[in-house]
Amino acid sequence: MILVVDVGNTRIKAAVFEDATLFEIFVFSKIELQKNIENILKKFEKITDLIVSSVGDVEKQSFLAYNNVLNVHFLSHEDPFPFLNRYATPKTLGIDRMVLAAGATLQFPNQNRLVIDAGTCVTYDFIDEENNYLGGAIAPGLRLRYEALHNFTAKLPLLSLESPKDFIGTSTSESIHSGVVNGFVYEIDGFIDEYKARYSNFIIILTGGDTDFLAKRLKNTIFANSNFLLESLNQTFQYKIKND
Ligand SMILES: Nc1ncnc2c1ncn2[C@@H]1O[C@H](COP(=O)(O)OP(=O)(O)O)[C@@H](O)[C@H]1O
Ligand SMILES: CC(C)(COP(=O)(O)O)[C@@H](O)C(=O)NCCC(=O)O
Ligand SMILES: [K+]
Repeated sequence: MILVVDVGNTRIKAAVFEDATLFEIFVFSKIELQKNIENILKKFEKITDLIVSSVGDVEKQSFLAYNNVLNVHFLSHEDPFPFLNRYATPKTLGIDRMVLAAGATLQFPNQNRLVIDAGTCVTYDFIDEENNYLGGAIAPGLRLRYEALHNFTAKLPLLSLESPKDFIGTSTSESIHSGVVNGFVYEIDGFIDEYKARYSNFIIILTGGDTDFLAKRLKNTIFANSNFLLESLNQTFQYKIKND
């Protein structure tokens, strides 16, 4: 049994797997890390390995503290991945994006794949049918857009996510909701259309904290799975065991 942990820039997500079976998911903040890991280890005594993918600012030591009871693995660019990395700066590619690309490559063989992860940032990752990882895009995520409007202006309030009534915002609040939510949805659909114009035969996977909110608003057909990164972490680790 293994525990996989995804440290993002907003939250930490963790999941317990045995082979391909997912037992439970846990979502918590950085300050709750220790308490959560300890509870998970108590609940699942068969866990032998802890696999960490981190793009956040959690100290490695927070995980290495469990080295005496578990095998602790930090996924890195040096690990084996099932695609050819064509990124011009492979060492600066986010490890979360590499794990997503690995999951897409393994789960959806012989086709073009676009992974959209709507988290703190929205990231786009494209792997072609010959398993070349080409790259994608990074843009501010949904919550970040609300925060940026508030933090970098004098007059705009900080609002929480809400569905806009119309694309014409008739008040400050409605204008912000329209700009953030409609803008985000148009942007994602716009990107998908660009990929579709250039490639055929491909699958689109949507994941990240805003998956459910976005899935029903996009005009394009996508495969929505908010657990895709956790599942991909499990698959990346299984792949590493076989190919190291
Ligand atoms: N309870 C929550 N706390 C924070 N963000 C949330 C929550 N529920 C949904 N979200 C949405 O999830 C996004 C962050 O996604 P997440 O996948 O957790 O990010 P990351 O992987 O970068 O830590 C935000 O844009 C926010 O709108
Ligand atoms: C783009 C990211 C900040 C996304 O982080 P997230 O939204 O998942 O918290 C992360 O993948 C990262 O730090 N990437 C490094 C730059 C790159 O991928 O090229
Ligand atoms: K992301």
